[in-house]
Amino acid sequence: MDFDKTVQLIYWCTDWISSNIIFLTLLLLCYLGFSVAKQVHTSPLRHIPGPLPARLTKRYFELISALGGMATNGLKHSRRYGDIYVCQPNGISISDPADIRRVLSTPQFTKHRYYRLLKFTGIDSIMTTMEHDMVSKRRRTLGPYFTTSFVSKMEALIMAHGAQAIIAKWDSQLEESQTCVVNYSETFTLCMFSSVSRLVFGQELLFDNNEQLRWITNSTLFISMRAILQLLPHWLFKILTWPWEHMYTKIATHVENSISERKQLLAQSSDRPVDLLQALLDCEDPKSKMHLSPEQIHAEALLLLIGGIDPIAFTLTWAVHLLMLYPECYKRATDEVRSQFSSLVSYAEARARLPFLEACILETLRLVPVPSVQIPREVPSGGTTIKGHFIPAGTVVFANTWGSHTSEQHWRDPLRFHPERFLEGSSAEIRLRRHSVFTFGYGNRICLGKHLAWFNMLTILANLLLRYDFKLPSTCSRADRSGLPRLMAMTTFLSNKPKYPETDCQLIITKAKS
Ligand code: HEM
Repeated sequence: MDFDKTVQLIYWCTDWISSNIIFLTLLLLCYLGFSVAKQVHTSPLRHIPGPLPARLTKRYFELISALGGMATNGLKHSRRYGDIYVCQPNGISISDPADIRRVLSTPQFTKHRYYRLLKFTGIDSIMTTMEHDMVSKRRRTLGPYFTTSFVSKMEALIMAHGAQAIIAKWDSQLEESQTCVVNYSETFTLCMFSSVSRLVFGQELLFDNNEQLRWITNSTLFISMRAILQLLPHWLFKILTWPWEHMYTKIATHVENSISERKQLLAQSSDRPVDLLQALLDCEDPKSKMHLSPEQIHAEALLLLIGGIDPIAFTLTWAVHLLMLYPECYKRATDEVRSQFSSLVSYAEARARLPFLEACILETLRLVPVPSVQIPREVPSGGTTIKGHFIPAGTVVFANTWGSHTSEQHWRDPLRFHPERFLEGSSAEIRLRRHSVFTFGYGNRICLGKHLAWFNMLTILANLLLRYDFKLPSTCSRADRSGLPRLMAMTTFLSNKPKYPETDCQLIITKAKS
């Protein structure tokens, strides 16, 4: 076809389209209407309530997640639609604690492939695997190194890099003046970076190094960005996330170096350090007597590092924020610590003598479940029934922890920070309430680092409340227009984080009078 004819054809086409624009628009609308009707009327989930866009396309959920709104959206929808709603064409979100317990404790409900976003090295870690046999094997192999008794053996390290490191930093800031302003969110993030990386890398990393803060924020951001991967062409994703991928690669190299340095150290000395790196090198499946391969060690180390820092740092952040919003709880927790201790508080002592502070942490985990707003599982073959609805095999079930934790049907005055709820009532009631907090997950895939997290959170808070008085600067708001305590703005990627930590996480500290 010569050039003139092509131009003529293009003219003809544009002419035809413009004179038939109304007809074409109607055709398109009919097609869309038909697709919507088909989706709504033939979907096996059609009897379950839920927002229309979520029924039509998976992209709705993905877009909300990519914009950091997964938690707030899940909360809003569970309030509007109740204990079960459609959140994807092939997915439901559930909030009744009994349903969540059943789904999460039934191994046949396997983890959903969303966990592949956390598969960094091409091979599965304990967090990402969906194979039942591998889960049992890996939990048998690693489990003994995450018990309270093994974590206690690392107490000196945990204290040195946790509570004591923060005290040293804040004391040095207070040497210059009687009071100072700290950004507690940044403090906890740096501190947990130093602490978890010491346990996993076996090396001390400087506590106050901004480079490290950038490393970890950018790496988690990079992983979160992978969630948008399905929305963008691969090449565009690669270009956009190159700076973050670069930072993440640095951490991966660091893991590699740490393992070979530890092996050299072991060859030169008979001392075996007690930390998670050594645990990964030593651990053995009691049944098959097999050790982890170097690639498996690499995958697990990376996962422990990235999965361990943010949840602890941000739970501590929300705990301090909530204590500041509820001055009566702050006073009671502080009085409790100061009436019991005068010097460094160890974990066992804190657990035995600080029930109110422990309840404050539990209440924080309930009110702001940092990493686990929607825990996804896949319905096994044969399907299941939830709230009277048949849910076919292959449907994704999201355990909506935040929706569940703040449901008025299941909790009294759920939006109020009320630690006493874990101390009052019969022991059966208290046990049930504790078992209805799903922030560490539940069942056979419950968080492996739970005891390590509690160790850090309790010792850090107890020791800081013992040594310092906290006050909010006047610039930080405490209440909404009606005078009720108001949570600071948050954003959710891998974790529920403060949106504006630079302004919202300021704290005036002074040394407590002894
Ligand atoms: C406040 C702190 C933490 C919270 C709230 C938390 C939360 C969670 C949740 C909700 C899961 C389960 C996900 C699911 O069932 O799909 C999980 C799994 C896991 N967590 Fe944590 N985590 C915390 C700290 C840690 C730490 C410090 C480590 C280790 C350094 C860790 C290691 C793991 C591992 C290895 C798994 C995978 C277990 C499995 O799939 O069998 N976590 N965590």
